[in-house]
Amino acid sequence: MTTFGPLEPNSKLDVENLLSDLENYRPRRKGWTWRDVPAEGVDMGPFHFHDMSAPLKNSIGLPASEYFEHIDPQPKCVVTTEIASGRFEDDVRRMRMAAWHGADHLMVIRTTGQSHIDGLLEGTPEGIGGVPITRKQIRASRKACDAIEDEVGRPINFHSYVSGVAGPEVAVLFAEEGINGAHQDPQYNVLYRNVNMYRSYVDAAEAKKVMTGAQIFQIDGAHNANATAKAGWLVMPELMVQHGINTAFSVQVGMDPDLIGLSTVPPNSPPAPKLWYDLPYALALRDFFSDYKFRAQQNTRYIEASIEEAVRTHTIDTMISMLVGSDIQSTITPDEGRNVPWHYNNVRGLQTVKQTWAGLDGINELLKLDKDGPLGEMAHDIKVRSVVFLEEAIASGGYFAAVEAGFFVDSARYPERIGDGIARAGDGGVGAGTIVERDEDYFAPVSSHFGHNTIPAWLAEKGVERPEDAIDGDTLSHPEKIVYIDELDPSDSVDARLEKTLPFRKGGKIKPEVEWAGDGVVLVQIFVPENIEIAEVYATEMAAKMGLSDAEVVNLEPMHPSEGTFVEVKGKIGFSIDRDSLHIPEKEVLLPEDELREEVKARGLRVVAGTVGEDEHSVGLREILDIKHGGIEKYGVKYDYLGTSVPLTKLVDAAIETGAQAILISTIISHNDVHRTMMKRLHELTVEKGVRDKLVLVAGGTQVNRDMADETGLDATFGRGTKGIMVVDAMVKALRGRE
Ligand SMILES: Cc1ncc(COP(=O)(O)O)c(/C=N/CC[C@H](N)C(=O)O)c1O
Repeated sequence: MTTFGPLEPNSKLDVENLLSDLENYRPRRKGWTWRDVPAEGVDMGPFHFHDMSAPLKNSIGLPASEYFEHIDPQPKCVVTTEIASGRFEDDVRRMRMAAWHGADHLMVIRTTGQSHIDGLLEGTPEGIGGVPITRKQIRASRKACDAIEDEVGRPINFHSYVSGVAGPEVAVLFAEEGINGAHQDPQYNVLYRNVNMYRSYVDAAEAKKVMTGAQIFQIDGAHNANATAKAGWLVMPELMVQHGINTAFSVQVGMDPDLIGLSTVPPNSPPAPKLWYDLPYALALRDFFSDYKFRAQQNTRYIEASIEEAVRTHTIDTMISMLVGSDIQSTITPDEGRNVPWHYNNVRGLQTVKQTWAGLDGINELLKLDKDGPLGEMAHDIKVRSVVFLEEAIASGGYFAAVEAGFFVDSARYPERIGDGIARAGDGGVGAGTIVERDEDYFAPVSSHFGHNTIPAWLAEKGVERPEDAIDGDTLSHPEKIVYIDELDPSDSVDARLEKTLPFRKGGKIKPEVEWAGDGVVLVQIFVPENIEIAEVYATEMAAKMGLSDAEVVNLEPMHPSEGTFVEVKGKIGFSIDRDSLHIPEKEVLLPEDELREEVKARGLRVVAGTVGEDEHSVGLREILDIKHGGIEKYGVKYDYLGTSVPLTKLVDAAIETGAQAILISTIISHNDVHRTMMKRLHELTVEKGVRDKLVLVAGGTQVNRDMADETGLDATFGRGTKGIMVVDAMVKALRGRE
C-alpha cells in the first residue's frame, strides 16, 4: 500500500497520491472517539480554562489570537462540520482546513435522493447537494482523515447517514470501512423520505445492530421536525417523543447508551424571544434523557441569506449548549441559507463555536440556572405535554397508527392541533410489502445480525459457534473478503474530474474557489443607494460589467426603503493567473532575540515615539512600545513616549535633546493620504535639521505597508500585525547599515 502522509503544513494534500491503492486501504480503527479533557482544566498562554480539551499540535486560532500568544483553546465537546460539495476530492481539502480550525467530527451528507436507491452505489459519480456515499469515496475520505488527524494531533470522527431503503447495506458498508458516526432514525425515513414505516423499522433494527458491532456513534433525526414544521418552536413535545422512540428502539436492539446521541436543535430564533423557548426545551431534554449523549446542532429552520444573522443566532445556540451541557456541538455553515456551503463558511461556523466557547468558558462556575422560576415551570410543561403526546399515540393504537393519523410534525403546540402533520399510510411508501418473515430455521453466516439466526445442527456439530464461523469469518472480521469495485463510469469519475482541475491544483494556475478546484466563484458586497428592487437588478448588471459570468444576487438587506440596500452578488471569473508571474515580497528574517538584546544594550538604544498629526489612536503604538505584549521595551530599548497628536517638529527636537537613535511614529488616520504626508514630512524635517543620518525613522499604521519606506524616505514602515521585535530588528539593521 503506498504511504499517504505525513501531511506537511506547507504542502497541499496530493489527491492523486491519496487515491492510489485504495483497494488495499484499511481503516486504522473502528468506533467513536471523544476528546481528551483534562479534569484540572487547560492552561494556555496567561489563562486558565475550565471547559476545554487538550490543545492541537497544529491549528489556526481565531483572528484575535495574535494578541494572546496565538493560543487556540479547544472546546471540551466534539465539534462538527458538514462537508459535502458533491465532489469528495475537493471535500478532503476542506476537511483539512476544517480540522485546523477545530473540527473533529466531519459529516458527509449523501447526494440528493440516495435514500431512494435500494442498493449501494460504487465508484465516485459527482453528487448534487451532497456526495454519493460509496466505498471508494469513504476510503479516500477516511484515508485523508487519518493523515489530517496526524497533522493536527487529534482523532477525527468521520460520519455519514444510514437512511433510505438501502439502510442495512449502508450500515454494513460503514462498519466495514470504519465510519465512526452515523445518523440512524427510522422515523426519518417514514416522515421525510416516505419509506414504508414497517420496512423502515425492520431495516433500522438490522442497521442499528450492525452499527453496534462496529461501535458507530448514532445520531437520531429529531432535528428534522424542527426544520420542517411551519413553527419549529411549537413541536417541542413531539421532538421529545421522537427522541424517546428512537432511543428506546435503539436500546431494544442492543445499542450501547453511550453511543446513542440525541440530535437536539434550539428551536427558535430572533426576533422571537429565543432563550425563553430554547432553554426550557434544552433543560427538559437533559432531564428526560440523561442516560444518553447530547449532540447539539444549531438552528437551520430560520436561517436566511444573511451570513451575519446566522452567526449571531448560532452564537446563542452555542451558549445554550454550554449552559445545559452538550457532548457534541455541531455547526451549521452560516451560508446554508443561500447556497451549498462554501469552504470558508465551514470555517466560520467552527470559529463561532470556538469563539463562543472561549468567550463563555467557565460560565457554569459563574452563573446558575434558576430552575425554581419560569425556567423550571416551562421545562416541566414541555415534559408533561410530551408524556401526554406519547400516551395519546399509544391510546390511538401505537406508533404506526399515530403516523397514519398524522400525529407527527403538526405545527400546533400540542395538545392543540392544526392538522398539518405528515400522515403516512401503513401499506404505502417506498418499500411497502417487501418484508419477508424469516423461517424458524433461518440462517445467515454473518455477525452483527438482528433477530434469530439459527446455526444448523450439521454446522454446530462441526464446532461452528458463531454464524460467521461457517464461512471462516465475514467481511466485518475479515476485510480481505470485501469486494472493492473501482469507478464504473469513466466519464463520471474522480479521475475525469481531476484531469480538468489539474491546472488549478498542480499546474500553477491560480483561480479563486468556494467549493471545487478552479470554480472561479467570487462574492462581491456592495451598498447600492437605491431601493431593493433597483439594487437587485443593478447588482447583476454591475457584476456582468465587471466580467463576472453566472452573476446571481445571493443576499439583499434594505438599509432604508429608499436610501439604499446592502447587496451580495456572486459570479465567476473566467481567467487564472500563473503563480510564477506573481512577485512575492521577501519575508523579513528577524535576527535572533538574544542577538537583538545584546546589540540594543551595547548601543544603549533609545527612541522617541508618538502618534502624529491630529491622530488620537494610541493602542497600536503602545503595543509596539510596552513590554506587556512583546513591545520593544522587552528587548531593552528605552523610549520616551510623547503621546498622541504630536507635532512632527516636537518629535524631532525631542530625539535631538534625548540623544535618541530613532523616531517611531504611528499614523492610523489615512484620509486624503495624510499618513503618507506625515511620513514624508518626518523625513524632510530631519534632513532640514541635518540629523537624518543620525536618526532611524520608523512609521506604523493600519493603512501602512512595508513598501512605503522607499516611497516616503523612511528606514522602515509597518502595517497590521506588527510586533515589537520586528521594529527592533529593523532599527538594529538600519544602524548596522550605517557603519
Ligand atoms: C436522521 C437522518 N437520516 C438521514 C439523513 C440524510 O438524508 P438523506 O440520505 O435522506 O438525504 C438526514 C439528514 N440530515 C441532515 C443533517 C443535518 N444537517 C444534521 O446536522 O443533522 C437525517 O437527519
